[in-house]
Amino acid sequence: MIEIEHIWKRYGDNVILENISATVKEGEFITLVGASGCGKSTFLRMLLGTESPSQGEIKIDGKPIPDEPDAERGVVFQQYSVFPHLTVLENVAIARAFEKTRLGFLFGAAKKAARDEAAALLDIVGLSHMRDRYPDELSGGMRQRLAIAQALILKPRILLLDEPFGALDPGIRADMHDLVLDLWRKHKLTVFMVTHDLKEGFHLGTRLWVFDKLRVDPQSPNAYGAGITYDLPVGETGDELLKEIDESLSMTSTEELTHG
Ligand SMILES: Nc1ncnc2c1ncn2[C@@H]1O[C@H](COP(=O)(O)OP(=O)(O)OP(=O)(O)O)[C@@H](O)[C@H]1O
Repeated sequence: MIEIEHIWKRYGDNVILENISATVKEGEFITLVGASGCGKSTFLRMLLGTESPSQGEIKIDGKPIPDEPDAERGVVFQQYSVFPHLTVLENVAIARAFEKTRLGFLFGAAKKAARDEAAALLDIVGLSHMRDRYPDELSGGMRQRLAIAQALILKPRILLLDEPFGALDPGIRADMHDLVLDLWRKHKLTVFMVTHDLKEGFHLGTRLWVFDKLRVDPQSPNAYGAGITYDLPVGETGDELLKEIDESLSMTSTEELTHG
């Protein structure tokens, strides 16, 4: 259970998020949509622990979230880092090595176990045939599969996905949707996924959050932050409301509010 209690995020005078509260049960699949720059990635970084709220608190199972990432929370960004001189298999296994030693070296039985685990994960994400290749030999879809395998080797309970499929072609995206849904069900993950695509949000999530500013001061565009303006159970929301949200998302870009 994740409890988000009145969190605010400010950078200097710039209020990014204001007074967000929500409760998320284990196994929910939350998709987050909102105008560019409204703070969705910042929100994910607070769940990951690389950023802390300016005010308020996030708790997991009643305990404050640790202020650095740990194995409980895995993350997949659209842009992510790999070691170019390591093979695909080694890039997955090394995540386990970093967890164990902080230096990234494993020896003997531990090394073999990490490689076996990595191989099994590559099989699950459909990348076995590329295990001995190098990251720059992978297509965009394959890179995202690698990123997912890297996140999963630490067996996270919570998976954070920040627009992981934004750059992929529609056919490959559909394959990735199937993969993520499959992993979510099999591993009983709690997922938070940012997307620009409302349809994708509704297809994948069990619950959709729309981030937007509740109030706007044209004289002082940074004075107010975004909140969760809609919290919708998927499957129980009519097409009319979806159309309305889609229109409001394209209209209320924070860029326009700030510069327009
Ligand atoms: N470390 C930082 N210092 C100062 N401002 C920041 C920092 N990180 C993010 N911001 C600002 O916070 C705002 C929200 O950024 P964020 O990346 O969370 O938005 P987003 O909704 O994920 O956008 P997008 O959909 O374009 O990825 C932006 O105006 C950004 O410039």
